[in-house]
Amino acid sequence: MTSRRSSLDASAAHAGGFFLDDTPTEEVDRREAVLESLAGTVRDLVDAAIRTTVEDEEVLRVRDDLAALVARLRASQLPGPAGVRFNADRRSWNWGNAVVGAANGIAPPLRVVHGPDGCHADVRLGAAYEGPPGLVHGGVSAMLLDHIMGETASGRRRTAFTGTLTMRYRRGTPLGPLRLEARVVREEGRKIFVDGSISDAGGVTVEAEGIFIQPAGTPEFPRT
Ligand SMILES: CCCCCCCCCCCC(=O)SCCNC(=O)CCNC(=O)[C@H](O)C(C)(C)COP(=O)(O)OP(=O)(O)OC[C@H]1O[C@@H](n2cnc3c(N)ncnc32)[C@H](O)[C@@H]1OP(=O)(O)O
Repeated sequence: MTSRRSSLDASAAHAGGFFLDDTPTEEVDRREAVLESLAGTVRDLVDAAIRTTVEDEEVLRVRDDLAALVARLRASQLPGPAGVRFNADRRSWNWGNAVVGAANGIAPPLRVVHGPDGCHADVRLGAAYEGPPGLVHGGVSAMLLDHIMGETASGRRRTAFTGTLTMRYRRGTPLGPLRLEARVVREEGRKIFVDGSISDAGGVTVEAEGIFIQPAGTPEFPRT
């Protein structure tokens, strides 16, 4: 069995809350694809567990089979959460992130597209994200908007943390295909003001305004 600890822990040097990691980009890409495929199946499992109607005995047999699979993955583990890492190529990876983490079966995941006027993401939310019947949980909407708005504020050249996030839920957001959008409205020193929205085929369901703060002393890189 291969352990990942040597390349993903021993080589990592802490840098402003992020980890500089000397894993080559090619290896990061390969590992990410493998973890992504596992997370896809985990996501399918979560949906299947919510919606299954098989008999109790079969549910319990599946539970026992899954426990054995979990033990195999636990044979070699990071000591804590996955964190955010980047290498000398400025390839970054945050595989545990709740919204975009490639290895996180809880993440929808959101695929954020950076454009000249902001960011957008198309996502399909299923049964695992339900709040009111057939509708997206309000906290999930806030989480997804928080992330895409934070990435928009960060602009792939700095880190910006959420200071204040204000939500307006205009109508219920149906489970299914959705579009998220975010754009920077203005900047004042280290404060970045961002607007965001979630829409379904019928238009906007949720609007958000956020103030994102670049923490003092954190670096800013040239735009890529
Ligand atoms: C793979 C790569 C991924 C990279 C991309 C990653 C995208 C991630 C997106 C996810 C976003 C998140 O969930 S982030 C996680 C949730 N957020 C957090 O945990 C943040 C917790 N809070 C903090 O760490 C801190 O309070 C900060 C960083 C927000 C601010 O601390 P600070 O830097 O010391 O700020 P400070 O000097 O006091 O203030 C600077 C200016 O900001 C204002 N200010 C300070 N706090 C706030 C506030 N909460 N709301 C509004 N404004 C504020 C001040 O009035 C001041 O304005 P003036 O006097 O200059 O006018």
